Amino acid sequence: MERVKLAREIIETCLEMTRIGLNQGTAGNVSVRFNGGMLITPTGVPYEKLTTDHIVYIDADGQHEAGKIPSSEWRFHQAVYHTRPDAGAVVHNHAVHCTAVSILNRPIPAIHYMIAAGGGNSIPCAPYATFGTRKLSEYVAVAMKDRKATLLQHHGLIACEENLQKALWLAQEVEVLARLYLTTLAIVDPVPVLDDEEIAIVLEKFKTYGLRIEE
Ligand SMILES: C[C@H](O)[C@@H](O)[C@@H](O)C(=O)COP(=O)(O)O
Ligand SMILES: [Zn+2]
Repeated sequence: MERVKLAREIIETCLEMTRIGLNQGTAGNVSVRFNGGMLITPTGVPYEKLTTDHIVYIDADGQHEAGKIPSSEWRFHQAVYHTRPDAGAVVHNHAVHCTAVSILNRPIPAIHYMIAAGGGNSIPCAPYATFGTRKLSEYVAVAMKDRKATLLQHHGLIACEENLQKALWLAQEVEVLARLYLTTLAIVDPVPVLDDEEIAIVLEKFKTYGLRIEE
């Protein structure tokens, strides 16, 4: 797809992320895999002010085009694309329930079968490291080796999928899981979970289920 069209889709994804309550202010960032590297949101620009010219290209070596400053988190976006060849888009946000679970430094366990949307029986929680650091990107690479989403301790959520629409969908599903987890956790801890055998069945069914979102 051409660059301007992808840049427009990135901006639409950012605006939608805020509109559906997954993000606030200048928190979060969004990227798509492009030309061996990625297109990513700039750092610190409110989403409603974004134009396609603001979107930054970063090549495979991590070099960004002159005159633009990419998201401070470009390293963890790059880490996801390296770790997951299936990832075509990455979204990061500070969704309230995901962030609350990340503050507890817990993974989201298999409290609902939709956990399998993240690729396994949990949504992990990557250890804390300062935002924008190589250390944080290393933690993300480990957490997302066999998952499509991870919490970031004391920070927020990252989700990836084959395209932007699906990545945002997954981020929203994980926020619902986080909310369910916190709601049940208020009553019982540990919260009862589904066993690995059932999650394996759901993972298999998801391979053909409805293709979920049309292109
Ligand atoms: C301090 C930043 O908000 C940090 O939380 C970062 O992870 C973020 O969400 C937005 O940073 P950018 O505007 O640099 O993408
Ligand atoms: Zn952040």
